[in-house]
Amino acid sequence: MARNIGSHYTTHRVLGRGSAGTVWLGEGPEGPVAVKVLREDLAADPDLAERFAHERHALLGLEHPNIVGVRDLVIGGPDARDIALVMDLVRGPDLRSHLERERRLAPRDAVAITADVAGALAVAHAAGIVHRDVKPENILLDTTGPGTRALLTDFGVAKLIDEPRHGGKGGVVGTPDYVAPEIVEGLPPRAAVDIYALVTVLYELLAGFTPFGGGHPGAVLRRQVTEKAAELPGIPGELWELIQQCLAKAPASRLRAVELASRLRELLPRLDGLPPLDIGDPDPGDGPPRAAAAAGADAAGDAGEEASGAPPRAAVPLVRGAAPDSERVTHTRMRVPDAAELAGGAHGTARTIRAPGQPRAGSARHGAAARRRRRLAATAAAVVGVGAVGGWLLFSGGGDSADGRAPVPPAVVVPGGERPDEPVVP
Ligand SMILES: Nc1ncnc2c1ncn2[C@@H]1O[C@H](COP(=O)(O)OP(=O)(O)OP(=O)(O)O)[C@@H](O)[C@H]1O
Repeated sequence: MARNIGSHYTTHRVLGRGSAGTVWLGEGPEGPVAVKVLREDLAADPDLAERFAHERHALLGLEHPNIVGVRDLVIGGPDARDIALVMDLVRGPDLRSHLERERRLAPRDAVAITADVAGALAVAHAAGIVHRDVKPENILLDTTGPGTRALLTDFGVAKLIDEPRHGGKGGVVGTPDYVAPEIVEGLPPRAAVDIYALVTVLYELLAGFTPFGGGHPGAVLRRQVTEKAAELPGIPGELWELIQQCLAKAPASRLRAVELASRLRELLPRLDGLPPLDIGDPDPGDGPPRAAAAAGADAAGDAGEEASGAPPRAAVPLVRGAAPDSERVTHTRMRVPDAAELAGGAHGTARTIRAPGQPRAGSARHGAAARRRRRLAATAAAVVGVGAVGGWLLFSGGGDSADGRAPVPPAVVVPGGERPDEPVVP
């Protein structure tokens, strides 16, 4: 049933749901639009409406062919409780769905998508905006033109919503597989966190799994800080060098977005015709074919879940009561671990890669059958390691910082004085 949003827009049917609300196909004065209507319980928070209004300029100001433009912000509605973002309608799937269908992308396609998003980040960073939640779910693919165009969406929205719920106190906010190590260590998020997340996405597009994912979110965060990404068999040397540089633990060692975009574009012609990397397929019956990593990491993670009584890998909603479309871990909020906590436990649990011809080890992220097998295979050492991580996790709904550290606030425009490509979040 059609519904009015403000006086200019009508929504018709649901395009999808995220943790913060529902995205509708809508109609505005200039044609079709996508309308993200925030969940009622979020919109009921008067502070939130104020913060959205305050960030209106930043939300509406970004214009780039690889950014999903926010056209309008509607606060009000019939019962004065709607908050809706009116966006450009993107005709095509999000990158997560595309990857789930394809398993792995050919290097050229993966690099072209990443270059598009790096171009979007270059513009945002130059405007002093850090995205802070770059992941396949937030990259939409416009498939209507001659080639696929990737567009980055959701600038700063998750952080605007998440911050106040916790009274301004915070910790790690983000999606564990893509969270840069400096965030886990409690440093303020600068532009380099987006580079880290984006190149994690690139790795995932090539491999079918993220470099440090698998198992309990706490184990994933620990690997972000302590582990080195495993080289992908058959990856062109120049591409691997670039990935390594952008996954550097030290943010200053990573490329800036504008450099990353141009280096990736330079690589494109040399990747023409290369097939997806031959890294192996999941065992039959593993559920959606996504990845083929060796069992080590997941066995460790799942064993830790079981032994520590921690929740299994599943959606960790941004806010209580969220009902996203998928069961992927999305937003997680947790206390920043202290140095001693980071130093101990789960080393050596990062995925090892199965080279072509080696026996299959199981799917990285999906499939109850595979999870059960990995649990049986888990080692006692992994139980101890990952179990230690669970202690410092605090999930949504109760995430105030236990150690009283400074909050991790939302992305905002920097008033000036910083390097243009390295905005800070004050
Ligand atoms: N501008 C848009 N045009 C077309 N479809 C969109 C647009 N924005 C979002 N969608 C679709 O709506 C769905 C939900 O998007 P939303 O941004 O709410 O959630 P998400 O990013 O998948 O998850 P989360 O918010 O939990 O991180 C996605 O499947 C996406 O493909």
